[in-house]
Amino acid sequence: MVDTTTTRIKYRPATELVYFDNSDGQGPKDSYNAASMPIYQTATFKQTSSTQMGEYDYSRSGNPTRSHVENHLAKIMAAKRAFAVNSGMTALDVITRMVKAGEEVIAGNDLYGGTNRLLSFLATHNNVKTHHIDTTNSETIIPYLSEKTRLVLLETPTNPLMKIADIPRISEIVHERCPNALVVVDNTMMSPYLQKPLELGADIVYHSGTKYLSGHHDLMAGVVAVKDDAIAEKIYFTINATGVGLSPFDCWLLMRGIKTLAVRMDRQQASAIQIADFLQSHNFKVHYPGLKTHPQYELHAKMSRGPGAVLSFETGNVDLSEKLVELTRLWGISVSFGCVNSLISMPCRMSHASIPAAVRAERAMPEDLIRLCVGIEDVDDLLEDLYHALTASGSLKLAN
Ligand SMILES: Cc1ncc(COP(=O)(O)O)c(C=O)c1O
Ligand SMILES: N[C@@H](CCSC[C@H](N)C(=O)O)C(=O)O
Repeated sequence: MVDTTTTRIKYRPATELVYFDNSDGQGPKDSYNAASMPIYQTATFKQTSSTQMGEYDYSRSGNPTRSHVENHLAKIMAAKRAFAVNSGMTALDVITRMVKAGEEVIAGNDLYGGTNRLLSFLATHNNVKTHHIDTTNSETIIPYLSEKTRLVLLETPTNPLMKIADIPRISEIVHERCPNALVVVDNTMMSPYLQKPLELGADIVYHSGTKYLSGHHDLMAGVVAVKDDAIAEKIYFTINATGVGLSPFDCWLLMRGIKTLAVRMDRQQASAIQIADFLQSHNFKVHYPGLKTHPQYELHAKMSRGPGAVLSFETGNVDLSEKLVELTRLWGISVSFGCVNSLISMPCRMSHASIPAAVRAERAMPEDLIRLCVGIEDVDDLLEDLYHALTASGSLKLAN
């Protein structure tokens, strides 16, 4: 396959993730031609004079290991530029610093608890109001758009109810009515392997690199990717000014994780599909865009290459859910997702506990919800362990 816009050969997604060299002239070159970009563990760089500096002067401002992973991220995210920062929340923080007091944000009403917390903080401390709306219906956004709107923030699929937003349609509506507003997509659930929001109309994409990109729960990282130079300059300014760029060692770990993203995600997703089918066959209410019964199955399939490896389900009873979670052995009780190990959690008590209970109730977030993040273990072991916990907790009887 040849990309006619550049001379670079465009490979298929799994190849793009693992293939990188500097033969196209992009990015820093290691002088020894190391097969893996070394960790440039240095804070500062020598200059030949006070007025002449090389490509780098200080690692807060730039570092070859960071440039290497950022160039690779830009390629796999279909971005003009990408930036590696020290967590997913930092990525969002850097983006929201473009919003001035008095301007507004529009975001979903089902979204990661930490995102909700940061947006609430902006409202209290910076006079930046967020309207939380149902992003599953694109037209819902129209009455909230105004000359004050600066960011429209979408999670799709959402964490934890796996709801889908129509990125192309919402981007079209926003760009038509509010030329100053930017559509921002949190693509953490999907990873760039499954979905590329910049190709679908979004202006900015961010990720918690702590999840699928790194894949092993051994680092915290965040990524911001953009397709416009002026926005890239603003993002870079904030990262340098506040000193939140990812450290060289973490950049190296992130790069190492990205190389195996396709194989991990293919395996995790295939198992997640089986597990979602299993739970649905036992009459649980399952939230997963890989099920044909998901109300936005087709929309999600149009925008992405797959449903991913996170799903949630309801038992109908909080105490039962609690028992079930504790009775699993192979599924670790942890927040986070995207790791090679399978995890189980109760979002209302864990990842989304920072959203006040009254707000969770208002947004119809089921307190008994269990979230499963499927890893790379043998799916039969995962199913057996789940079956054991379902039976021992009495949940299976209830659902049947
Ligand atoms: C969807 C989503 N976005 C962003 C974040 C924030 O990422 P991090 O924990 O790397 O700050 C998380 C989880 O923490 C998340 O689930
Ligand atoms: N105590 C943490 C919880 C992190 S949740 C991590 C992840 N996004 C998930 O959805 O599991 C906090 O309050 O931020």
